[in-house]
Parts: sequence; structure tokens; C-alpha cells
Amino acid sequence: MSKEIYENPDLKKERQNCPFNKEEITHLLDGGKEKTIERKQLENYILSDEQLKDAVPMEYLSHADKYAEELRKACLLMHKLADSPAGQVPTLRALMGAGLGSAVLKEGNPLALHYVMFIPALMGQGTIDQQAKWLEKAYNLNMIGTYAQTELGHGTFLRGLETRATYDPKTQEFILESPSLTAYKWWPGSLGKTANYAVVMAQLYTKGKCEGTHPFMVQLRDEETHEPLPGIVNMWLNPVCISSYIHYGTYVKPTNSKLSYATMVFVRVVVCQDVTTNLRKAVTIATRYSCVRRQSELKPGDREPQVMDYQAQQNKLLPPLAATFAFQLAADHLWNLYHTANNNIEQGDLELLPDLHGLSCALKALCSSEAANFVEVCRQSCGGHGYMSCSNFPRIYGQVTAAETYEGENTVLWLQVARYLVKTRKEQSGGLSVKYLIGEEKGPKTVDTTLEGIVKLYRRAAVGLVDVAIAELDKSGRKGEAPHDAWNHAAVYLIKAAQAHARLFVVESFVDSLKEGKLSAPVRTVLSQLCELFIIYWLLERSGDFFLCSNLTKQDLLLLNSKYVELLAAIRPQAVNLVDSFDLRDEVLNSPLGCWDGNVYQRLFDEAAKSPLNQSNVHESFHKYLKPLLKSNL
Ligand SMILES: CCCCC/C=C\C/C=C\C/C=C\C/C=C\C/C=C/C(=O)SCCNC(=O)CCNC(=O)[C@H](O)C(C)(C)COP(=O)(O)OP(=O)(O)OC[C@H]1O[C@@H](n2cnc3c(N)ncnc32)[C@H](O)[C@@H]1OP(=O)(O)O
Ligand SMILES: Cc1cc2nc3c(=O)[nH]c(=O)nc-3n(C[C@H](O)[C@H](O)[C@H](O)COP(=O)(O)OP(=O)(O)OC[C@H]3O[C@@H](n4cnc5c(N)ncnc54)[C@H](O)[C@@H]3O)c2cc1C
Repeated sequence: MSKEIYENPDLKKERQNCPFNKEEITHLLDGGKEKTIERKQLENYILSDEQLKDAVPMEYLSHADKYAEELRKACLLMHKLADSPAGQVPTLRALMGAGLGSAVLKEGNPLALHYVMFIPALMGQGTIDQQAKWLEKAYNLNMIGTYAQTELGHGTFLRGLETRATYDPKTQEFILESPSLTAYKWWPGSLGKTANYAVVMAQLYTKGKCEGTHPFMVQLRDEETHEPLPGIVNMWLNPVCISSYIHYGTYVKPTNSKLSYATMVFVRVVVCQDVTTNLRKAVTIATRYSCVRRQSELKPGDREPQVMDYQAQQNKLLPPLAATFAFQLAADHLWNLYHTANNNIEQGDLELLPDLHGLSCALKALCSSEAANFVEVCRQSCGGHGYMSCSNFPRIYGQVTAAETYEGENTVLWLQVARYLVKTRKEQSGGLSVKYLIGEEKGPKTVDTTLEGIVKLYRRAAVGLVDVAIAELDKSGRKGEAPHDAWNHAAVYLIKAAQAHARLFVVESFVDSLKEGKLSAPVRTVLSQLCELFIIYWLLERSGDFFLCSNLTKQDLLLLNSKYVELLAAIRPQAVNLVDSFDLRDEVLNSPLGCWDGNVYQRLFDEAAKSPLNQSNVHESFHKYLKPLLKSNL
């Protein structure tokens, strides 16, 4: 007799009469039906392996045991890579990120940096000969690498890195040294115990001249014993410069000194997708829980309502739900730009480099900061149970908020974006993503609150805020301030302009994708509602920017507020169906609050029972500490 599959009755009701094809949205997010099939096959292949399951919840292990357990599983995953039904690269991409990877490696992947930065650095900056020598070894895992750039004293300011690589023309060797405590490489993932090689970013000195930061391949540990090589703490010998800038002792300048920053650009592009995956998990958990959880009284005398029926809860969860689509579509556009720019760069055409740098900084900063804020709202929307470690919100939040700092601290990246915008606006020259800055904004300044009208408002704000920032810079200049002081004193305006640019890109990506996409009418309807909700939400959140830069009136704002709450009500009935379309398995969500069947309370109870403290009625510490206290008659 087949066991009746439990489904929470409220969730069951939410799923009845879904007006759109969930699989159509799943395929859209995966990149097509074939990709969905491939993903599901890969998920089955990985998640069915009993050896990859945690015997006890990771939170109850010691630091060292957590490391050992994650390393055990990471190594097992690498063995499974060879036989993966999806092929090596799609499998690696899935295993390195916030989706399938974090379902197995909940505390982090000790081998992530090897694939996410070490190999990309070799591919992006190594010579053909160097790639021939190291790439096969890296792909075969005969070496484990990391990317060692950040030091105790410097993470942001790369031109201030202290680690030095001095070229000795007599021996044709580079001597790497960390001249001070603050020069110690600090933060690189896997550097502590896992990697035996590293790409080390160091200031290149040759013939007494500093040529700036360059990547060097350095062996850290003995390949057999894994012991650190002699002098590894403060003196590294025998590194090799990864790139071909030293020709027979003479330094040959690269076509662009920033090409040595290319690895970071790659990860910034990838991070946008990764934080979006984490946000999808958080929204799924919070949405399903909000339709299972019944609390308080909406209509006097009635049964306690689903908390999702409170407009306040819809206001918490539907903008992040819409954001997952907005960020995914924008990340897809950025990924395409990355590939185009990279292919051009390989042919020596650097024209798109400033666009790629500007946009990757903008989207990485926007997606990571917005996702972190939205994940925290999702956590709070689940009340006390959202605070529990087993809810998975603490881990998801930790992963997303880290992305606000690594790969370029967000404020610093916003200022990079502003530099690119000001230059483009002033020089009236520029590339792909800033065309709106070239020439004057045309058309009437009147406001219409249609989708197209709202996009025009975003464009006006993006242009207007750059002009406000430029006016501030010019004002400081007229007062005789040096350019660097003027820049620092305009930082608030510059960051606002950068953020408005990033939002415009996301909004246009979402609107254009719906125009171009081959979507069924029901899917187009629900995605258009989400699109309109999201662009109005952001406008209401940042209304000051729009008042400053357009003829937006109080009446317009009241109208948009009404439209916003109407859209909350319109989308509410499809919230569970939309998160079901993400097709995130329970093992990927890893949360009793978000499971497909909605059996929340039993799963919470079962999770609590796993705690070591719940294995006995009286913990031994009672007799050691509490009982003496009770008897001490203080
Ligand atoms: C197998 C596939 C794997 C798939 C993976 C799947 C999932 C992975 C998911 C998530 C990732 C997982 C884990 C996370 C990975 C790693 C953990 C974290 C790693 C790190 O944090 S590594 C260290 C990161 N550190 C930084 O980012 C440092 C930030 N600082 C800087 O970048 C620079 O200092 C600066 C802020 C840009 C300033 O540089 P500076 O040299 O001073 O230049 P400026 O004077 O400001 O500008 C001069 C000029 O140069 C242009 N510029 C600057 N940077 C770039 C660039 N990168 N590219 C192009 N151009 C650049 C700038 O625009 C100026 O141009 P002008 O024309 O205006 O002169
Ligand atoms: C989880 C995690 C993983 C990491 N992994 C790696 C890794 O694998 N390899 C690696 O090399 N590094 C790694 N890092 C380090 C990371 O790249 C740096 O922490 C990051 O670049 C920020 O630099 P910082 O720590 O020096 O911060 P700082 O730059 O010192 O930031 C401190 C404050 O100063 C402000 N500030 C700095 N410069 C400016 C400016 N010009 N204008 C205005 N304000 C400014 C910042 O906005 C911030 O508010 C990792 C970090 C984390 C958190």
C-alpha cells in the first residue's frame, strides 16, 4: 500500500487551479527545458549518494570536525565529477554555488577557490606555456590552488599591497617577501589548510622600479607531506610570474594594467547569480512557511488566518520574490556582456573593458546588498522559527552578506561605477550600458505611470543624479579644492548616482526580457505583474531620487502607491506557485520551514531532537556547576 504523501492542507489549496505552467518558468530560469532535465539528473546523481549526507547536523560539530567533514564530502564530490551525467563544467558550476553545492557542503566548499579563482586566474592571465604546464595539473586535482591577494593591512587598495616580488636578473628568479605583519596574506579561502599552491598578487619590482601588482604562481606546501615549504611564513622562493611581462629581464607593460584584475571581474559577474540563488532559497522558505503559519485574528471571530494574508506580510515577501526574477535576468545580461568582452579582449580589443568593469561592479554591489537586505526580511517574516539555525536563514544570510564585502567591498565598487559614469557623461563617449548618458534626455518631462513611463523615470533619475554629482565636483573645483578632495566630498552624490545606474540596468533588463521572451500569456501576465510591482517598489523606496530629477508629483506617488498595493493583492494567490516554479529541492532549501509538503511543526520538532543536549534529560554540567550553585545559598 503506497504511503499517503502528506501535504499541508493550506499549501495544497494554494497549489490548486494554478493559472500558469510552473514548468515554463522553471525552464525560463534554467535556460531551457534541456537544462532543467540536466539539472534534475545532476541533483538526483548527487543527492542520492548516502555518503554525502551529514550523520549529525553540522552545527553540532567542532570547528576542526566541520572542516574535516566538508573536506571529506568535497573530495567525494570531485570523484563523482568524472562520472557526472551533466559533464564537468555544468557540474562544477552547480557544485561551487549556492544551489546544489550548498545542499551538500553546508559550511562551505574547501575546494571552491581552486575552481572559482585559481583556475580562472590561470586561464585569464597565464601564458600558453604556463597554461600547458599548470592547467592540466589543476584540472586533474594534482594541485589545489587559491587566490592570495588580500593582506592583513590591505584588501581594497590593491596598489597598496605590500607583498613584493623582486626580479633577480642573475638567477632569473622572483623573490617574494611579506616585509611586514600587515603584508601577511589574510582571508584567501583554502590558504590555511587545504591549498598547496596559490596565485599570489604582489608588487613587481624589477631594475629597482615598481611595476604594480601582478599575479605569481607560488607553491605553498610539499605535494607529498603537505608541510609548508621552508620559509613559507615570511619568505617565498621560486614563484613564477603568471603572465608574460618579463622578457629576458626587461619588463614589457601590458596593454592595460587592469587586466591583472580580470579574475575579480569574473567572480563579480558570477556572484550576481549566486546571491540570486540564495535569495530564491530564502523567498521559497519564507513564502511556504507564511502560507502554513496561521496566527492572530484578521476578521474578529474567524479562524486564525495564514500570515500571508496580511498585506504587511505580502509587502515583506513579494518584492523579494519579484527581485529574484529581476536579478536573474540582469545577471544573464551581464554574463553575456562578460563573454563578449572577454572574447574581444583575447583578440586584443579592450573597448568593452570599462563597460564590463563598470557594470560588474554595479551589479555585484546592487545584487549582493539588496539580496542581503531581502534575506533578512525573509528571516524576520518567519518570526521565532526564522531565527533558528535549522531554518537555514542564518547560513543563507551569512553567505549573501559576505558577498557585500568580498570581491570588492561594495562602497568601493560603487565609487568605481561613479568614476565610470562621470567620465562617460563628461566625455560624452562610452559604451554599451551608459548610452543614456550620451546626449540630452529627449521627450516631454511629464510623467506617466505606465511601465514605459516608469522606466523613463528611472532613466531621468540615472542621468540626473550623475549631473548632480558632477555639479558638486565642479562646485568644489571652483572653490579651489584638489580633485581628490572634491571627489571625496561628493561621495554621497556619487554613490547615489551609481546605485541609480545599477537599478536602471536591472529595470531595463526585466522589462526588455518580458518584451523579447517567448512566453505564454499566463506566464507573461504573472511576470509582468511581478515586474511592475518591483519597479514601483524601488521607485517608492527611492522616491527622493525621482523627485530630484523629474516632474514626479505627490499625486503620481499616491497613484503609484495604490497601484503597488493592488499588485500585492493580485500576486498573493500565486506566491506558492511562483516559488514552486523555482523547483528547489528540500535538500537544497535545507529548512523545515520551507519543505514542499509544509509539514513544518513535525520537522521542527525532529530537528530539535537532534541536538546533543536533547540526548539526555539532565546534562552533566548540572552536577558540576548548577547544583553547587543551588546549594550555595548565595
Ligand atoms: C567552474 C566555474 C565556477 C563557477 C562558480 C560558481 C559559483 C561561485 C559562486 C560564488 C563565488 C564563490 C565564492 C567566492 C569567491 C571568492 C571569495 C572572495 C575572494 C576575494 O575577495 S578576492 C579579493 C577581492 N579584492 C578586491 O576586489 C579588491 C578591490 N579593489 C580593487 O579592485 C581596486 O583596488 C580598485 C578599487 C578597482 C581600485 O584600483 P586602482 O588600481 O586603484 O584603480 P583606480 O585608480 O581606482 O582606477 C584606475 C582605472 O582603472 C580602471 N579599473 C579599475 N579596476 C578595473 C578592473 N577590474 N577592470 C577594468 N578597469 C579597471 C578604473 O575604471 C580606472 O579607469 P579610468 O579610465 O577611470 O582611469
Ligand atoms: C568571506 C570572505 C572571503 C574572502 N575570500 C578572499 C579570498 O579568497 N582571497 C582574497 O584575496 N581575499 C578574500 N577576501 C578578502 C576581501 O576581498 C576583502 O575583505 C575585501 O576586498 C575588502 O577589503 P578590506 O577587508 O581591506 O576592507 P576595507 O577596504 O579596509 O574596508 C573598510 C571600510 O573602508 C572603506 N573604504 C575603503 N576604501 C575606500 C575608499 N577608497 N573610499 C571610501 N571608502 C573606502 C570601505 O567602504 C569599508 O567601509 C574575503 C573576504 C571575505 C569576507
